[in-house]
Amino acid sequence: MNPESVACRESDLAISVADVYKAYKLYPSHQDRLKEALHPFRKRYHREFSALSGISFDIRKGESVGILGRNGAGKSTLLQLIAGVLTPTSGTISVNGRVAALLELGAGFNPDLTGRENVILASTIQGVAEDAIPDRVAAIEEFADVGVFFDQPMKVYSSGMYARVAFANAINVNPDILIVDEILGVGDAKFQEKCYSKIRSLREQGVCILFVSHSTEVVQRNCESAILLESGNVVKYGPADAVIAIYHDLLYGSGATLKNNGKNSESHNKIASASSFLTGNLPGSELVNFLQNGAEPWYQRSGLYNPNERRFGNGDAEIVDFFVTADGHANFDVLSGNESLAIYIKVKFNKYIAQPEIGWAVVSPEGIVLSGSNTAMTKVILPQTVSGEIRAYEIKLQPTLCGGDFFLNLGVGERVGKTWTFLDNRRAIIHLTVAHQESASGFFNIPFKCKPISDSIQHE
Ligand SMILES: Nc1ncnc2c1ncn2[C@@H]1O[C@H](COP(=O)(O)OP(=O)(O)OP(=O)(O)O)[C@@H](O)[C@H]1O
Repeated sequence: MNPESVACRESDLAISVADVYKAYKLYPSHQDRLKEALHPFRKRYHREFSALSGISFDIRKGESVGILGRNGAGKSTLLQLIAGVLTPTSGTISVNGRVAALLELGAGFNPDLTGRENVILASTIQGVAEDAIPDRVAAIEEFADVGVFFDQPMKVYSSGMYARVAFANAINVNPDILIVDEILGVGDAKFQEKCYSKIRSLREQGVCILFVSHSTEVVQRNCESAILLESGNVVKYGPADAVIAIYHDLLYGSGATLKNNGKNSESHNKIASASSFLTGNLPGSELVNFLQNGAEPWYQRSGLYNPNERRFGNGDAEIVDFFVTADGHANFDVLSGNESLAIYIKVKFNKYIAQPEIGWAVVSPEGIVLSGSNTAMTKVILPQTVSGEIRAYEIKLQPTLCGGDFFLNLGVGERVGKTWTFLDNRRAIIHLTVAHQESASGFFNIPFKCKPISDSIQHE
């Protein structure tokens, strides 16, 4: 039970997790696993790794809870324990009601059997009466909507098709508790929408929903509360919004966080102070300083730099520095969303590049690319470069962003014939915070007008 909600009776609980530890055995090699199994004096070759370190919480009947956490935090382990697929090393888990679990791909179905055969088998195992099976199979076939593949062995399914049959099968047991581990992410957008709308209707019927997602937006939309796991511990269990804010802090470092989606008064004060600072303060000299700046990267002084950026590329060129202006001003922290952005980047080339290309993308905190392009896509030809030189480029963007957090990817690539290579790709290198807007929600603020175009057309 979300500890910030009111206390409730034991009979109101769907799931109770009490002081649960889960340790995995880690072997240096496969041979060591065998040696341990065969050793006459049971010599220990493994070390223990604690995936969950004594966690406790209660989940109310009908509560919908998102499980958040970085890779390896223990989310899947927790769901598998609750679903009864794994047993805890110590501690207890009580589950009150019929559980349907959609765990990782591959679990549950026999790949050599067709979708239909697997569903019939699952119905038999789940104790569905024989005369009810045909209707159930028909309902699952209709929801899964995989066409002729329903009668093909599941080993030929794409991961999306697999997810369709798995989800349709899980929701058809009329669960009291539905556990979903990330699996919906593999379906196409329309199917995801169908699943989430089903999840919403199950929520309305009082089904307890527990699901793992790396998308905080999905958690925000579908869950009233959330649990944040980190290194096998519960960092926070509370209202989804509050937990998401802490999760963002964990992902992007404190200070780079949502600041309550820019909704709090502190953010509004920042816009006011930023804009008053900006008026009449042109970046020209700062841009010159940036371009002439020596060894120390300018961006490290910038509050926009995300130290948790992900970087890859073959190293033949390196994005060594960046500088951002909003409506021509260099010093800003919270944007209003409509500013013209200019991103200046310095690229050091480590070899001759005949056809360099520069690209960018605006991405959500969940990593969804909201928009992106590059010089090749826009038929801009950049001059060739020689080894050892540093060049500067300007990228101008005119986004209309809604309130929230956004990240920018920057990349430099090379095209040789039809082959394209990443020389340096810096994902989520820049963090932009946009103030909450009353007039729109989502990612982009699309201009909208509505007006009456008639008086009453009909009146009963
Ligand atoms: N069978 C296993 N044997 C050994 N270690 C394991 C096993 N399964 C999981 N782990 C480890 O336990 C930790 C928690 O794993 P888990 O899969 O629960 O994390 P997660 O939060 O679901 O991660 P992700 O978001 O990457 O799916 C990880 O460090 C993982 O390497």
